[in-house]
Amino acid sequence: MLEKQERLIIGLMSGTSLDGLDIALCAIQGSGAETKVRVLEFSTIPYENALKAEVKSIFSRRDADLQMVCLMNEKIGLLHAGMILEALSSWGRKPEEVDVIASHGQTIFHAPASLHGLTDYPNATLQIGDGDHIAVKTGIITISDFRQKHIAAGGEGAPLAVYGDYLLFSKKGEDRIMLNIGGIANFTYLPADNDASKVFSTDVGPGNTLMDQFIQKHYEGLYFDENAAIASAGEVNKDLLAALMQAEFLNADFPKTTGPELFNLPYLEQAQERSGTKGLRNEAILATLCRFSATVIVAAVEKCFGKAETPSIFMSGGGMHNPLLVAALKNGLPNAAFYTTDDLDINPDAKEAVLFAVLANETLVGEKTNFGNREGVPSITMGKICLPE
Ligand SMILES: Nc1ncnc2c1ncn2[C@@H]1O[C@H](COP(=O)(O)OP(=O)(O)OP(=O)(O)O)[C@@H](O)[C@H]1O
Ligand SMILES: CC(=O)N[C@H]1[C@@H]2OC[C@@H](O2)[C@@H](O)[C@@H]1O[C@H](C)C(=O)O
Repeated sequence: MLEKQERLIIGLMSGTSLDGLDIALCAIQGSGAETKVRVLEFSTIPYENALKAEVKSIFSRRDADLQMVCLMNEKIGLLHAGMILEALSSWGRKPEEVDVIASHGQTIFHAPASLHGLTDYPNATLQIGDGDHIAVKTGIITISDFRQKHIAAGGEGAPLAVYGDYLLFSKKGEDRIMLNIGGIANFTYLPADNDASKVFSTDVGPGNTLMDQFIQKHYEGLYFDENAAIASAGEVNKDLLAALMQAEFLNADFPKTTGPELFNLPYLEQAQERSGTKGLRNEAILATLCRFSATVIVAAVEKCFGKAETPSIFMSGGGMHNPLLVAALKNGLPNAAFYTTDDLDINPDAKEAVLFAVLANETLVGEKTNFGNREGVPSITMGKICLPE
């Protein structure tokens, strides 16, 4: 594999939105700064409602049933393997063509020390869906569990986007922000001088997660507010927005990570109580949650660049399909030029899955990139190798 001119790597991502498994078949040449990726195939295999409910029962909950966690670790591994085989067959390809699978797994809990606040415990994160099941069932070598090494080397286990974004998207002479709006919004800062020791990725706050959680609770059968149809019928409430902005996390320095463990419905309810907005219509709450996501992203980009500068922002993730959110971003960052990663030849919905394929390629054939000696961006390669036999 090391000697091959080009490796076929399947990258997998199933994020905090629990909508399904993203599967990207990538042809990768080279490594490090010489990495070249072509996305040959991409599918999202949706999670069925029963599976969504099972994952939700153990997702970002401190009272999760431990037996269920144990069972789901195996079940998700098996299910993901089945989904890969299904995708391969729908693309008319055989498992033998694929060199490696890069599996992120399903995050069920993310607990950086800043979130758990317990002095005797390190940063922690847990992704389930064991890689050995994927390797054995597909017959394809699988690299999995990427986040633990990051924690072991001093990081929070996320965001890992920095490692792939730097290799694939840095451009000399252009300040770039690679903005992914998934359940949580995060971005990678790529400075115009290409200096790896300045590059970082950071979570900035909620992307879609609060809106999705609100919809799922109040609109039976709906999973998200498609094209912001409901939010667009409401007005932003300034008092609620101000109360939502009061999380310590939002003022913390970069890089930092978070999850639905913080940004959840109790967080919204407490903000409503503090701001005396408990009687608001659903439409107004959704409009405010949407603006909240836009406001935290705008504030984070401004913190990175200052108001006057003009970065290029390349969007990816499901939130870029939300017209109200994107309009608020453009309005809040009038000097920025907005693109999507399509403009860099990577399907924005596939971007995170591609990232894990690139991380696996680095683990196999790359040398660690030197990001300097900084907190939060250790210079490492990541993942555990699972063999089919
Ligand atoms: N047309 C649309 N209108 C509004 N929102 C949309 C639309 N399409 C997708 N979304 C939002 O994008 C979400 C899915 O985003 P994505 O798949 O990037 O999340 P994820 O990968 O699970 O998240 P994360 O990056 O946090 O792990 C949906 O749950 C929904 O909120
Ligand atoms: C713990 C975890 O799964 N975090 C995800 C999640 O989704 C977005 C944001 O929160 C980011 O920190 C991360 O994923 C991306 C792929 C990352 O590590 O860069």
